[in-house]
Amino acid sequence: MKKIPASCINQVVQPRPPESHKGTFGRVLVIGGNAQFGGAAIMAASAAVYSGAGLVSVATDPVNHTALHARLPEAMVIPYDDPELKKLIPTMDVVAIGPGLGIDELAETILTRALEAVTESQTLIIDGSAITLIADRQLMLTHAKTVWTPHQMEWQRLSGITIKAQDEHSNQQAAAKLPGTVIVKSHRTQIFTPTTSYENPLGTPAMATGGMGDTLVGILAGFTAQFGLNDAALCAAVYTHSAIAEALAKTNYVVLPSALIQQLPQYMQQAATTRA
Ligand SMILES: NC(=O)C1=CN([C@@H]2O[C@H](COP(=O)(O)OP(=O)(O)OC[C@H]3O[C@@H](n4cnc5c(N)ncnc54)[C@H](O)[C@@H]3O)[C@@H](O)[C@H]2O)[C@@H](O)CC1
Ligand SMILES: Nc1ncnc2c1ncn2[C@@H]1O[C@H](COP(=O)(O)OP(=O)(O)O)[C@@H](O)[C@H]1O
Ligand SMILES: [Mg+2]
Repeated sequence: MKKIPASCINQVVQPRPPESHKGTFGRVLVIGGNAQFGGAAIMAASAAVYSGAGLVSVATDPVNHTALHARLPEAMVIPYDDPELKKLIPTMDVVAIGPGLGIDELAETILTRALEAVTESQTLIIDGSAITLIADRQLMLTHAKTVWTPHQMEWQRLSGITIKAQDEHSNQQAAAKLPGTVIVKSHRTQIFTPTTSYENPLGTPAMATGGMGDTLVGILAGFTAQFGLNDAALCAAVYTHSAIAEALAKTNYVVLPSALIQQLPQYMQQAATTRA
């Protein structure tokens, strides 16, 4: 398995073209955040905005609207059970579903609606509760441009491979049965694209705190919205997440997702203006 090279950041994150506007940098929709887990959707959306997505919308429980607007005025918001969501989805470049969505009946209805509405050209990121729902309810998904982001327990639910038995070979075989790319998150995250696999050489136990995966979802959404769905952009997103965390962990016992998100614009500007 190849290690993600540090140079992938400079390769992917380039200076922005002068003749550009917010539409140039992609539209992202985050679907998630029930009454209990609103923070997950807020962290994912924040990471998408701070990693440079041009326009970010959030479909969430209405109880989260005020908090989202207060924390992230850059984002637009729609109730996640609004039937209009079906019309909004096809206008997006990237749809990320699952952070804090929950696994009740309403969550399943929202997920099913979203899977029906997503169009072939869109990148679909499936995380958190959406993975658990797909595994538990045995929902079918054939969307080729899917990025799955399970942690090891979610991967156990989805693949049937116990955490103990999750090695490169068995993960690779199970990932090949799913459409798109699978990012199996652990202390050393592995990425299985349809053609290749990569290991993240970075990461620190200071990242072991709630919301860190929601943050990765937002970075993946922001990167694929701007740089396309390709191996380099996915590797760069995973690497950036851990590289910022490692830098912060030099002086912080635990790295808060919100602190990591704050560092994204600066880290990306440095990547865009220095040579590998
Ligand atoms: N502030 C918030 O609103 C937060 C909401 N969250 C949401 O809560 C929902 C449930 O997700 P959870 O992941 O908490 O619950 P899960 O039940 O899916 O998984 C957590 C369990 O898996 C175990 N586990 C084993 N290996 C692991 C690994 N490598 N990484 C992570 N966990 C591992 C943990 O010890 C824990 O017992 C998701 O929708 C998620 O997005 C979480 O992201 C936490 C923060
Ligand atoms: N000990 C660790 N070393 C390196 N990375 C870690 C460690 N613990 C957690 N992470 C990273 O933090 C993220 C946690 O994701 P996840 O468990 O989905 O969090 P949440 O759902 O709470 O947002 C993953 O990207 C994982 O690789
Ligand atoms: Mg998670």
